[in-house]
Amino acid sequence: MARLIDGKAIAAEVVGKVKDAAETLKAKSGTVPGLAVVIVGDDPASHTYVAAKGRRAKECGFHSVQITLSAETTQVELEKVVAGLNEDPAIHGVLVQLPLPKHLDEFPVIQMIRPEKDVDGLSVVNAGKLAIGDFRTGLISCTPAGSMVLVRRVHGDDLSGLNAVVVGRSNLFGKPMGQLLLAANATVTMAHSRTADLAGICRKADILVAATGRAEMVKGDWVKPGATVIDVGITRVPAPERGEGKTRLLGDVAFDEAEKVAGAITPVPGGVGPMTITMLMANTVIAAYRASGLEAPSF
Ligand SMILES: NC(=O)C1=CN([C@@H]2O[C@H](COP(=O)(O)OP(=O)(O)OC[C@H]3O[C@@H](n4cnc5c(N)ncnc54)[C@H](OP(=O)(O)O)[C@@H]3O)[C@@H](O)[C@H]2O)C=CC1
Ligand SMILES: Nc1nc(=O)c2c([nH]1)NC[C@@H]1CN(c3ccc(C(=O)N[C@@H](CCC(=O)O)C(=O)O)cc3)C=[N+]21
Repeated sequence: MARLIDGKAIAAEVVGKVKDAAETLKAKSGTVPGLAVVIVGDDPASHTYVAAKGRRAKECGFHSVQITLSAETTQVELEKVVAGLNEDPAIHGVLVQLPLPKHLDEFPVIQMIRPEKDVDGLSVVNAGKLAIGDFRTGLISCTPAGSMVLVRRVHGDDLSGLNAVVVGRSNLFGKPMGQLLLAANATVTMAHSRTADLAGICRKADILVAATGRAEMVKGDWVKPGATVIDVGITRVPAPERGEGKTRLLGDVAFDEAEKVAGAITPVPGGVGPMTITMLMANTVIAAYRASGLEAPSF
């Protein structure tokens, strides 16, 4: 049976380090890291995530601001809010919760966040810095950064000689994850919906990362014996067995089959998810160190 990679426990460890780093920063320069999360509309799942981010930020000793805008907010109004946060010296990290309501255009909003405050790592500047390996001044997208922390717990920092396969090529996850694995010396294959013989490609992976949003798509016989499996997907499905109206989360990996073959595997929930919020806190403290002219710790 595969070893379970306990994302919740590892996230708690990293949160402890972030908290320490925030205290050190305050002692050295008087700066308290500030995180602003902007949420537009009333999608209940998004509100749950944003509330969790706010709780974690407070736990880390941050100054935490949540800006809730109505579903009818216009593009101009939203951009004004982001512009204000860009100018606010108490705010070191700005995150606009995605997806935005359909009438709003995501791209210009994300791109106008100052790269130094772009704790989601989604601006072209930060994506470019990752691509050229500038880890000193860039900020890295939270979910891939968190997934790499989990990979390093299994394999250490150097992935030389290992084959990594990433299924999914989004800007939010797949592309930056591929870059991080490559920077750690893995041999990386990017797979997606147009890939031929996906099962055969997955079977070659020493590190298999699934991020498609297709529940339980990766079957047990797609997994190489002993491989490390990182399951990023989150699909909420009805769970009437838990009571009326209840739901549960499914990953992109058929867990029960895969855990019999893999060497190490992340569960859903309790795997990558908790790491995402944690790396958001890590990015915020990193941004606050840099804003104070100090060298930032790494996590
Ligand atoms: N745990 C966490 O913290 C987070 C979890 N997520 C979850 O991760 C999943 C992926 O998110 P995200 O990257 O934003 O999603 P996107 O929908 O942006 O991208 C999905 C990717 O998967 C590929 N894909 C879709 N279907 C298949 C298929 N049948 N075979 C092979 N590839 C396929 C798509 O290929 P193509 O490009 O060809 O269309 C695309 O590249 C979602 O479930 C999301 O909820 C996301 C962020 C954070
Ligand atoms: N600008 C932006 N940045 C994001 O990083 C971003 C976003 N928008 N929009 C939505 C997605 C999704 N996302 C998750 C964060 C935490 C969990 C998480 O904590 N999951 C828990 C379970 C949570 C539950 O039970 O619902 C777990 O997997 O154990 C999941 C998903 C961040 N996202």
